[in-house]
Amino acid sequence: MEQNRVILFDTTLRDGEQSPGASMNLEEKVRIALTLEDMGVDVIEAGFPIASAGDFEAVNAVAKVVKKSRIAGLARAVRADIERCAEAVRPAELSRIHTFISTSPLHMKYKLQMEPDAVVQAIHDSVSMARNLVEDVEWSAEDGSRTEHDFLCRCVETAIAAGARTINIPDTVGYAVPDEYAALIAMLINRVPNIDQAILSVHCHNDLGLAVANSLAAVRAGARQIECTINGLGERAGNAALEEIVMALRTRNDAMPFSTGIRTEAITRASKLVSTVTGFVVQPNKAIVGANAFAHESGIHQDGVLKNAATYEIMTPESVGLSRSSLVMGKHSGRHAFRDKLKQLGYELGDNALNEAFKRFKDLCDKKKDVFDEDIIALVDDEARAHDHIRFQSLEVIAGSKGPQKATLELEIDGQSCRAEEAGDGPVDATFKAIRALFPHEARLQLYQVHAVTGGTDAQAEVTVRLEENGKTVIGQGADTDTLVASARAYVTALNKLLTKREKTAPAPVSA
Ligand SMILES: CC(=O)SCCNC(=O)CCNC(=O)[C@H](O)C(C)(C)COP(=O)(O)OP(=O)(O)OC[C@H]1O[C@@H](n2cnc3c(N)ncnc32)[C@H](O)[C@@H]1OP(=O)(O)O
Ligand SMILES: CC(C)C(=O)C(=O)O
Ligand SMILES: [Mg+2]
Repeated sequence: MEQNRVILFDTTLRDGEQSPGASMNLEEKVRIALTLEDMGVDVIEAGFPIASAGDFEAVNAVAKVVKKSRIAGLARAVRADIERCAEAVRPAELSRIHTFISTSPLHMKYKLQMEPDAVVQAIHDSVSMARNLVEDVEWSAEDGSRTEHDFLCRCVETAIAAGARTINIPDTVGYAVPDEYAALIAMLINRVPNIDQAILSVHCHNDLGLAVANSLAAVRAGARQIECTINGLGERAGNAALEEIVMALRTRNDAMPFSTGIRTEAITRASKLVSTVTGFVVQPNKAIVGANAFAHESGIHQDGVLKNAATYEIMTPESVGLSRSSLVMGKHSGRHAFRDKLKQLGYELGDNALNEAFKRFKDLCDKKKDVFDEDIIALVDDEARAHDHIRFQSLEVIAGSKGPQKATLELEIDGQSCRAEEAGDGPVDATFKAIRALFPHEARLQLYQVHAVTGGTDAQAEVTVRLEENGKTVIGQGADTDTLVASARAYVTALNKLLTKREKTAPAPVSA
């Protein structure tokens, strides 16, 4: 393998599954493994076969179907674990036993209750045993980052001498900081005499939010395998996130000239699959795969992105498998983005109409947390259809079970503001009576329909009103977060259309 190629070892199915609540069934594990293979992951750690019959079967099933990635299983320095693991990975075209034991003073003394010499012996025995069963053996020094250096060198040398071809130095509890961790890797490269016979690997946990930084620092110091998980899933605060490592290496190849075999366009799909299967929702502001990672809401940013996406995007959304960056329309958006959004939605408004629509859009944003495309369509449709004869100004309604329901409505009719208060059989009836009081007409209400455009209690209501006069029908629609305001707007729009129709069909004046 070329010198600067970094091996990606994904442990979503093993360490990822150790996240409380993230258990996956066999079928789900196979689906994820196939996705990882398709993505170009070099090694898939499929589980810990001794842990349960289900874990064994899942590793075994993954080993049967995955062809291109190497399939690893985890085993303690225990004969039964190693034999079970060998059996589980046997069907794989490329297999690996990953055996481990703790090497830090704390873990040896309290957890294993073993003397250091006994640990060294266990390393020799377990790696030798594994090598008798499979060609490819990885050995991990659990809690390696808190291990005394001389002892760690001795353990690593023993594991390599026994046949391990990958030596993993985990930061099991996410305690390391980048410079120190890089120095640890450099120390091993400088001091372990047979280190050239193995690939150094890192496995970082995210307890201090440093898992990715530590992994990258270790690679710069000479490590050539990174263990990681999709979405950073894993024990406690998780493991280093695969997508962050891969995209950091790709995006900052100038500073970190290393390559991986990952097809980055498959990242989003893999992230979604893992999230769906585990029920672990990805936080919106998560790097690379969060819903907001390529979304822009601020007007200044949106303007920049529209002019040249590189102004605010250091990688393209397409490079991680997203079709395009999204300009999220909200209260911080500006006219450039609003015009662009309307264009995408099929609306080309003149400057005046755009300014009016933009003002109403901003008002809507003040009232509503999420503004969806449907909200904007409803708003612009309403705006485009509004004519000048009658304009809605304000509405106050008294509603509820006690009655009588009343509406106080203000309209501008041919430039004149006027006001009416009417009672009715319900607030909608009262509102429509007020319109009729201000602008008397004979048109009959044929249809009144309310439709919630978007989900949630802050949804835009879109109201449709159909009026009929002398056999002619017109339809008006109005949208607002307040259903009654939307109703008044819809009625007014229909009336305006009716007036336009009347004008068009009126007999032409007889010229003198
Ligand atoms: C850092 C990591 O992620 S390590 C992997 C952690 N993952 C898991 O533990 C998930 C799967 N684990 C399991 O299903 C169970 O713990 C099993 C099947 C492995 C073992 O179960 P049990 O036999 O009931 O033991 P239990 O889990 O209670 O305790 C672990 C034992 O293994 C020993 N042990 C721990 N690590 C190792 C090791 N690498 N090599 C040898 N022995 C070890 C412990 O000292 C303890 O031994 P003891 O019983 O003599 O005190
Ligand atoms: C088993 C090892 C590699 C591990 O998961 C850790 O040390 O975090
Ligand atoms: Mg771990």
